[in-house]
Amino acid sequence: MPVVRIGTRASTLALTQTGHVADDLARLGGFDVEIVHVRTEGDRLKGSLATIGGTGVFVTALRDALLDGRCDVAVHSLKDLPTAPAPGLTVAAIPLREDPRDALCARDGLTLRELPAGARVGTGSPRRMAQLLAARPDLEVVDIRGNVDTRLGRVAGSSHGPGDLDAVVLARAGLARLGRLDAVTEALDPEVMLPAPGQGALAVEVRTADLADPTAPLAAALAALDHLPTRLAVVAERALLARLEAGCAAPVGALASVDTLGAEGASVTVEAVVARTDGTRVLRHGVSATTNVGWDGEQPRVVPQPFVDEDTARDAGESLADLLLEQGAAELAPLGPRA
Ligand SMILES: NCc1[nH]cc(CCC(=O)O)c1CC(=O)O
Repeated sequence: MPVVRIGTRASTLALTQTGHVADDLARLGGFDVEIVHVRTEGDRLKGSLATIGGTGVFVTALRDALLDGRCDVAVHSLKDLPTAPAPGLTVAAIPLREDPRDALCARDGLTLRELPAGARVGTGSPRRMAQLLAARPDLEVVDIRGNVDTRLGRVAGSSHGPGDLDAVVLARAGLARLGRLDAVTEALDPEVMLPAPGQGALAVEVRTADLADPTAPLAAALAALDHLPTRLAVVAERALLARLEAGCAAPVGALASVDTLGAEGASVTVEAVVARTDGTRVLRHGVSATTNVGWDGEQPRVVPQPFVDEDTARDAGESLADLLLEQGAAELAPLGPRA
């Protein structure tokens, strides 16, 4: 087996998460891996695009590198991956996801409840802004940009920056991968703040042609790295996002989980929120779908596999999106093809 080349952006977070996937693949597949740096549009432009995920700026250059053979594997943050499929490429593994919650990083160990009235909280995400203001209408949300260190440096008391803010909100998963959980003063309960669809999960993408032989070392290693409950949860969250046709500026949060019910089957639960960016209106609902349950006791029961499949997960996400649209989600947020 020749060396497997893994493409990555040059940011510290990208390098860290790619390094973990590279180690896992090498161990599972018994081949050597090489890290290849790929420069993306999102790294070149230091402005708003770099903060708001979902536009594909981080992803396109890595996909080009896969398609023209500069690398064999690309590792993406799943929440930055557009929902449209890429011709010729396949997300062959979605590893076990990190804690998907958002994290408050505040001065003096403060929690969201403890922040003083009028406190200044930094985030560039309309989703985070809307939910922060829904919970605490008195806060002043400040638009911030830049990488994780730059943002943490804005918190008062930090040794790394001007400290003009009382707190910032970041994905807990990114901080965990960077070894910066020390900065977290509260992991925000999804009841208060639903994360972005796919937050905390990674997508490992390869050329579809390289999966033709499932027994080949790379294909087998990818299959072993894939974590089915994570994949199904992410399928549900992204199906919701695709159905809403939510643009990158839309305040949409979603979190799904898959629970096995033992011999009775399994269920997928999806919670989602669509909000007005100023937090004055919040539409929030959940759905659950189960498989292999509802036995009436009459017929002999067949339980082929106690698991939700991708179609069940996708249907759950789409029906939740339809429910939110019926209840007027499009009046709160920029949704639909023009958004
Ligand atoms: N939009 C930027 C982005 N894309 C992925 C992560 C890291 C967390 C993850 O893997 O979901 C972050 C940083 C953040 O939102 O704080």
